[in-house]
Amino acid sequence: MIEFKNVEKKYPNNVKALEDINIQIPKGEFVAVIGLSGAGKSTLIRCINRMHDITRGKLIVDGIDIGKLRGYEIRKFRQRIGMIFQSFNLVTRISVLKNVLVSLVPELSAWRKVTGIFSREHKIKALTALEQVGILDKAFVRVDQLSGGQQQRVALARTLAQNPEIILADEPIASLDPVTSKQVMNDFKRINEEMGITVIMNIHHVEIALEYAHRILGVRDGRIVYDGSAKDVTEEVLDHIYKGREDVMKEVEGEKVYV
Ligand SMILES: Nc1ncnc2c1ncn2[C@@H]1O[C@H](COP(=O)(O)OP(=O)(O)OP(=O)(O)O)[C@@H](O)[C@H]1O
Repeated sequence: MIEFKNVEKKYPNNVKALEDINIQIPKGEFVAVIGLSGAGKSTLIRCINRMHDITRGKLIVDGIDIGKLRGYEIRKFRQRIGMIFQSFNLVTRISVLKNVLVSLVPELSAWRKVTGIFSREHKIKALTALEQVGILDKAFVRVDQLSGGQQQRVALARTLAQNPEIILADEPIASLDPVTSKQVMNDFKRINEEMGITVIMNIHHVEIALEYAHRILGVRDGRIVYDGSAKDVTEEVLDHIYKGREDVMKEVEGEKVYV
């Protein structure tokens, strides 16, 4: 369970990115965070793994007040939370398998990284994760030879290999075409349903968010203006989240995308 209690995030330049956030996210939910550019979506997600520190309130994850964690405790806590980015964050000049292995053992000594000597247990874990996202056949291919969608699946496998309880995804499909986007979203759905991993995702594609997520958080000017089931999201709700900013709406292949 993730709990935000009166959470505020003010950046050092005095921009208040989050204000009075009060939400609870039970284990196993698939949550999509939607809203205009600059609304505070990334900040909201990144506070959960302490990439950003909140400036007021409390953020409690499985009973732990994460604001109180220090140094090593933060690193240990982060191992339970996977993070997926728009830009994949892979090492493109090495193989798919090695990308997963290296992140699996971040404390690995330099010589092991260079020589590629990994334990049998780690190799099995890495290969299993690649199988879970359907790219086991690419294990020995260099990452720069893969499509964007395949690279995002490698990033997902890398996260899965760490056995996370929560996956935070910051615009994971923003640089993918519509067909590949759906494949990646299907991976997230399967991971959420079959492994019970909580997924919290920032996403600009409203229709995709409504199709895949159980719950929608609509953020506007740092506040939650909608919190409810995806199936209850109406045109009025979307207007409330995006109102006055139709100028930032684009239609891409019949789908509304807010940019
Ligand atoms: N490191 C930072 N320092 C100062 N201000 C920041 C920082 N990061 C974000 N902000 C500001 O905080 C507000 C919320 O930004 P955030 O990135 O969370 O929004 P977002 O909804 O994720 O936007 P986008 O969809 O464009 O990624 C914006 O006004 C932004 O300019």
